[in-house]
Amino acid sequence: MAGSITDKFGRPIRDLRISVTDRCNFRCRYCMPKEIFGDDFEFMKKDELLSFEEIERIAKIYASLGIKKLRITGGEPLLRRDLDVLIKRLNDIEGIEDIGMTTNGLLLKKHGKKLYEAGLRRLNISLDAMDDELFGQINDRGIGTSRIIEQIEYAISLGFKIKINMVVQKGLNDHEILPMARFFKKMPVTLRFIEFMDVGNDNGWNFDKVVTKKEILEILENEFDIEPLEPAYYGEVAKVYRHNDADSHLGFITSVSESFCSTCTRARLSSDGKFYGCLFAVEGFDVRKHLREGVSDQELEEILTGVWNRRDDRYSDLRTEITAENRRKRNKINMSYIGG
Ligand SMILES: Nc1nc2c(ncn2[C@@H]2O[C@H](COP(=O)(O)OP(=O)(O)OP(=O)(O)O)[C@@H](O)[C@H]2O)c(=O)[nH]1
Ligand SMILES: C[S@@+](CC[C@H](N)C(=O)[O-])C[C@H]1O[C@@H](n2cnc3c(N)ncnc32)[C@H](O)[C@@H]1O
Ligand code: SF4
Ligand code: SF4
Repeated sequence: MAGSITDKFGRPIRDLRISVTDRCNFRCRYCMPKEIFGDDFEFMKKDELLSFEEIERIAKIYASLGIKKLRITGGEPLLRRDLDVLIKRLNDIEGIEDIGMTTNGLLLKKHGKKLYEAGLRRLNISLDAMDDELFGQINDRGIGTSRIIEQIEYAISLGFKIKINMVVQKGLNDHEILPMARFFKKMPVTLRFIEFMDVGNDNGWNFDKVVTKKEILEILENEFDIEPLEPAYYGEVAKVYRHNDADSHLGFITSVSESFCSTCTRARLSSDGKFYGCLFAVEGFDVRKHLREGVSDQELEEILTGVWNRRDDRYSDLRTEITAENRRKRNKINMSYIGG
């Protein structure tokens, strides 16, 4: 792929996922369980976070190395103050073709318009159930589904392109697959089913809680007339299907049952400025330290190139080979810290 640096397995760098905060207004049990992320949990202090200037500078260098796509995430990105200012700056970078944001959606009515005006066009909104009570339990803040649907409808009215992310867990919300699919079939969105992943160390994951793409597809094919589409771009995360009798789509994110590491083009930047080559990484590379020590753009470019050239992560490919014991011992970063 011309114009892009590659890693140890020849994978080009294409996307940068930028976490802008480690805080969140939800406490989803699979991501930020209250017992760990309680009142005394120490979130990052303001001066630990990358400033907008620092994020912009890193993104510019990455754009020159082949990044075309940016995703803003968190924690909950809508909690970061003046986010529209950052979006505007990122949108102005030469070479950046696409900016998306992954959000729980709760604050879209408050901030969506400013973000759209700043140039954001795509939102991936997380929602795990149609049932108000169940969703309130999953986010552990008692926020019902209807509160999020209102925000989604508002975001659609503003013109955003929207994907809905549903993490499916066996015995918890797998009975919500069909209600979710029925509801979102009527909306101009792609509903994606995400296999529950063993991110972080605190989310109680085990293989038995995973509902695979195959199982979900069987449920859906009983009711819907759908067919698979070719990937929209190299390394697309989701396998997408279209409804033959509606304008909406369905998708699957199959990190557990069909890993997609061989085409993984994603670099990740935590809100305190560490580079990670994988969602399941243990250690990051401290980019902020170099920035704050005053490196030149040329030096920064060399540093970031070297980091990508050395990248050899492919955790999901290896997951089944790693024993449960070793998986437990591996001190992985938290999902809310790196942003998915
Ligand atoms: N294992 C794994 N999971 C990923 C990767 N990228 C995204 N995901 C997961 O896929 C789910 C949806 O991700 P999103 O944040 O919506 O981003 P996306 O699907 O890459 O975004 P677009 O395709 O650009 O719309 C989240 O649970 C992510 O953690 C990846 O590289 N590896
Ligand atoms: C960490 S969140 C950050 C952005 C935002 N707060 C949100 O929830 O969309 C990013 C995505 O990761 C997903 N996620 C979190 N923990 C997960 C897990 N254990 N397995 C699969 N997906 C997970 C969330 O559902 C969400 O779609
Ligand atoms: S999944 Fe998103 S909304 Fe839920 S706790 Fe994690 S960061 Fe917050
Ligand atoms: S497990 Fe790591 S290397 Fe594999 S697709 Fe996910 S982020 Fe990329």
